[in-house]
Amino acid sequence: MVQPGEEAGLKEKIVAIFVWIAPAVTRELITSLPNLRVVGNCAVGYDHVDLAACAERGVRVGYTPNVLNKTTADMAWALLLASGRKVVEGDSISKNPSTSTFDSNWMGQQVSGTTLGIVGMGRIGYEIAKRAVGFEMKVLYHNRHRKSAEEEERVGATYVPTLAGLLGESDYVVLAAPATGDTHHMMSREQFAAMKPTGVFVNISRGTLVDQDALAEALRGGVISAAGLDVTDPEPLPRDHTLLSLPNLTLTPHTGSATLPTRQAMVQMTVDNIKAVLQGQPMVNEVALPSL
Ligand SMILES: O=C(O)C(=O)CO
Repeated sequence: MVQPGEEAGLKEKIVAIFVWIAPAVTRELITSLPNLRVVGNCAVGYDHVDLAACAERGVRVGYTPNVLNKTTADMAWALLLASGRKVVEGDSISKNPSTSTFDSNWMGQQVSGTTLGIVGMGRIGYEIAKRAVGFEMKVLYHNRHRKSAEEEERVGATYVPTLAGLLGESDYVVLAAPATGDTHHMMSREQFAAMKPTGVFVNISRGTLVDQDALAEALRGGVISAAGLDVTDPEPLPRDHTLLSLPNLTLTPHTGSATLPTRQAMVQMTVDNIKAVLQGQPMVNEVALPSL
């Protein structure tokens, strides 16, 4: 806590930053802190950290992979089930006694025995696939790199070399790819049009992967049946954003990793990463910075 009168010289004193998924750690911020040595990013995604600026200044960046895989995969499933089976709409009906529960409008999509398409089969994507086994789903995945035959077999996942191929075959499409220049707006009009009209779209990655105008059009026009988003661009969405008026959209406020044990593990790992740098030790999990 900065006390009145302490601001002078404060920037020179800062050697470490602890940051969540926001605010952005910009070049301007990094440049303004002459003695900064480490950014402790308390998240697995680090698209909000200017890595080039960190590399240029010799500032190291820590992050928190693995400890949130299962919790975030659980959230993907929460959104998949809520969107597919109209849980949030059902909640409103249940609280409005004038509406019949047997109205056919409230029928959702089949989950068990259908096909799940996972876009981005990293650590979180793999946990999402594991959970599909109990639902007897066929699992397809699209990823930069194909998994080993053993890894595929363990979760019964089939690699699909093209995104379009996966979209057309899947009843549920879950986005779990990282935010990079290559994945920006990877889901746009053409991709939603490639999905089944009964298809359900879920995003637990970053909002920037989705063209939100295209998603709103797809949801409004029946191009797909429903969507569940844990992430948007920006977060939160402005109150008048068109997505907020759509009944077939379920939204959560970027709470994919938000359970006490997981958040405690993330905070501990971030503190350990920061301490390691300040003590001249290797970090527990360090982001590889771009070469200069
Ligand atoms: O760790 C991340 O990248 C998150 O999005 C936190 O849920």
